[in-house]
Amino acid sequence: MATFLRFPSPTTIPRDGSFLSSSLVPLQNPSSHSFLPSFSSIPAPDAHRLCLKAQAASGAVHGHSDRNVSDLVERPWKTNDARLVLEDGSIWRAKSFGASGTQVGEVVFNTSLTGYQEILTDPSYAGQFVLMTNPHIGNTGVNPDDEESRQCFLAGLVIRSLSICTSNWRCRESLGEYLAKRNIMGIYDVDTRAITRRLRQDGSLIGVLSTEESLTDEHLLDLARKWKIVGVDLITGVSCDAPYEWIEKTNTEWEFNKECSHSENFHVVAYDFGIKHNILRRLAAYGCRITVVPSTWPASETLNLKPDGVLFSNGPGDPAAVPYAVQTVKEIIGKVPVFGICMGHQLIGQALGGRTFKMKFGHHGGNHPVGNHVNGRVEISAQNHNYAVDPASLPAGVEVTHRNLNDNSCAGLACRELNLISLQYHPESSPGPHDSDPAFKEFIQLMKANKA
Ligand SMILES: NC(=O)CC[C@H](N)C(=O)O
Repeated sequence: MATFLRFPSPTTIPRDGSFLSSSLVPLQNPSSHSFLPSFSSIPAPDAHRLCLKAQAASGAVHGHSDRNVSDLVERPWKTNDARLVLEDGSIWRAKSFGASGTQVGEVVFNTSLTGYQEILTDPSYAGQFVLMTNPHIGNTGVNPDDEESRQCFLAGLVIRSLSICTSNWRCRESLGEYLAKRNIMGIYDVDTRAITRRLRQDGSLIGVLSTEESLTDEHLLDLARKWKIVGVDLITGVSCDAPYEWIEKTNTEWEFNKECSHSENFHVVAYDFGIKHNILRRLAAYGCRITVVPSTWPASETLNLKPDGVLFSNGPGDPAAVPYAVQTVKEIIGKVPVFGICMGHQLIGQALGGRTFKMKFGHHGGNHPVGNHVNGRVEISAQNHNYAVDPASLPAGVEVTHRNLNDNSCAGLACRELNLISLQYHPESSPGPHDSDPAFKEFIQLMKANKA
């Protein structure tokens, strides 16, 4: 006779708030069965505060248990001790790793098969929970070389299966230890496919991740529904505080592009809106001397440095929420060659008079096909963005040079007159395929032609 396994499905709280009088909703805290708290008794959260509360795990996780088993003796295996409550009212029970506490963020899914450490340290994920669609994560551990920034800025990590061991010659630490030290929450043993299908159907959703048993489902749902990411400046929280020089280039052992010329020596000012280190390493590999400046660095100061070119980096959040950065871009374009990557591309789009908009669930992964209309080739690219430039809003003279072949959205711009190129995706590819690396060479050529 067949044996049926029961998989946990999410419990759901209706959007209309009818749970206040409903007895259908299972309560989080078994000891408070008789009354659901009313909203009036819940303190209003600060809608723009990213981190509600998260402290490194104390290690004593076994005692936190599934509902209905909290009175049992400690188990030798880990039981569900975390909840992910989405703004659509679904509640996903899971096991925690890394830090514990309560954290709110926007859930996005990433389709990269490898490179979780580069993803964890990509500052563009600030304010977001990254759900990895690849079910098996953690098997290569973490190492000192794959960091893309000084810390993890994302809100948390959601995975299907956490590897029980690590096996890689570069591994120095397990993923769980790494996240705990960096105060980042993670959950595993959750149905990531079901959540991804929900995100694809309904679009990105705000969620709250919590290991705190004392907080009710309704309270967490309320937090999710009140929190906003659109219209919030997230760049300020991730940019550097003061200018600095960057010298490290791609390690010769890892250099994949023999065409890199170290003979040129162009000075590039790189705006740090949340810059990934590999952008800097690739520019250095192409022979650039780089001054990295904070997001608020005045355009006049940049122009005083007489750079050969300016790079506008990737960065988190809504490009329409940072008008000061758009203004800086406006004051620089046309004066020196510029290259924009992701957020930088979106800011350039706005500075040219265009509009950016929020996509349904964005592009996050290492396997997005892009049509390069300049050379007629297809590049498999690394992507991470939720916003895009509306090509119809751009003025004459601005060319859409690249399109995402999954949805035909704008993936690259150029304005020959202004010596400007930009990409919506990640030519630095960390992680990701290296197909788009020649974009750095194109920038070098713009600077070369301009100098000549
Ligand atoms: N990687 C990035 O620069 C992301 C840009 C922007 N924050 C977006 O989500 O679209």
